[in-house]
Amino acid sequence: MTDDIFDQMSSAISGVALARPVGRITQIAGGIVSIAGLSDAACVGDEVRVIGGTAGGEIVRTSGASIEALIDGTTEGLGLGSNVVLLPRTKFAPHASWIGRVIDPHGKPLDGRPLLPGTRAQPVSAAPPPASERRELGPRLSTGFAVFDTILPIVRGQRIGLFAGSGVGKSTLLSSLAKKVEADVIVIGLVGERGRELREFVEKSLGPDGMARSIIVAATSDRPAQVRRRCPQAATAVAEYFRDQGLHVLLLIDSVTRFAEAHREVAVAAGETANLRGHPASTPAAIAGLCERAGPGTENSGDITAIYTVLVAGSDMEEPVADMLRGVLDGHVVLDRNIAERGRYPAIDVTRSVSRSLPEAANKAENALIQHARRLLGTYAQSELMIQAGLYSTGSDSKIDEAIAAHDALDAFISAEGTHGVAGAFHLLQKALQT
Ligand SMILES: Nc1ncnc2c1ncn2[C@@H]1O[C@H](COP(=O)(O)OP(=O)(O)OP(=O)(O)O)[C@@H](O)[C@H]1O
Repeated sequence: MTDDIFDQMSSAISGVALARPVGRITQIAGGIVSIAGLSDAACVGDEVRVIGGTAGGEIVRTSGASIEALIDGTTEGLGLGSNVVLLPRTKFAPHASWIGRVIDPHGKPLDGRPLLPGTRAQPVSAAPPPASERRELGPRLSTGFAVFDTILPIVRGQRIGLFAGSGVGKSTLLSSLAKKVEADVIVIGLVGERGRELREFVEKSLGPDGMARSIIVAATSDRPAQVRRRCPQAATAVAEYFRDQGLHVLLLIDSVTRFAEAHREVAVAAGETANLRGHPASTPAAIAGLCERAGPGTENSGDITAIYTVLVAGSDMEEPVADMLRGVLDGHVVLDRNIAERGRYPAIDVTRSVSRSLPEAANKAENALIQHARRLLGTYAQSELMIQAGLYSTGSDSKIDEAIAAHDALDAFISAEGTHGVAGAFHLLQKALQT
């Protein structure tokens, strides 16, 4: 955190390569070009650029004397024999001065202002801390949302999924969490958003207050698949940098679905087949590898608390990416379109959401309140159609009567926001249950 600007400058200058290997294009097939003459120097994941043109690409396969690169954009204008230069490996070195900035997955600024890298390169695809050395999940965090402070607690080092269809309030909820959750630094990875959406998120949803403690790593939808795939990995590397400084980082990734789609594009170009419910066989490992890097740190480091969003069409939780992700996380929160349509935000369907930090994260009395609230919400949800259709007559079932009586108060409780803290939120829940 204390690098001198001169250290940063000399480190940046020392990374400049004076000589670069050059190869020649030998084949062009779809978006893939084969290049001869670079196989001794190049590794999978390295980048190349066509000399005299604008096309670049990432090496996705090496075979014998040839390497194959997935080209960014179009191969139009490329020909056999064109010279291709192997670019020096990008040094991705996060730094405290990146806070408040919007960067791309290679650590380059996207907000039009100069940005210096730090002095310590961070691997973009790092291994997670050894499981045996990791601490346990930490204490409950104050989130600014009554429902997350009680029924669906988020604890330090927890990794949760936010499952939502399009337009049900995911971005709004993420930006509120970025502004309100107790954390030292917020790192937000935005994959595949449109340029306009990125700007709106930074300027309107997050605003200057949210940006003051955030770093946004973004790869908009027009960026090549390999850059979009790198985006959440780079955001995680930034979070790891701050975790290793002993800080508590909140990492928000929007969305794992777009990460999985970008991974599929790259993997299929590299020769895999997408035969695992529409995804290549490497997708579950890619998702698990990404999410495992967040979580509690080791003895001398901080923690990464992470929220990953997943796009689910028609609230289909069996959809492949949702299914793969649920298995590796410590909880999931479902946003429901019907709830959003009746105007209750955040549109969390508590009955289908789970925080695996319970029951440890709450005491006995608090767990009893949570179970009571869940029972009432569950009973109401099961009978909702009947109640709405006017087919239920009061007095027929005391449990349904109780659920109907508490419904409006619980609904208001779920949308309550504020600075009540965890104790205050439980007090609100108790009041809602006494209605
Ligand atoms: N807390 C809120 N209070 C009031 N309205 C809200 C709230 N959250 C979301 N909305 C409404 O829902 C709309 C969509 O919200 P948002 O952009 O957050 O959804 P999204 O799921 O991120 O959408 P997309 O999938 O298109 O990115 C907003 O324009 C707003 O009208």
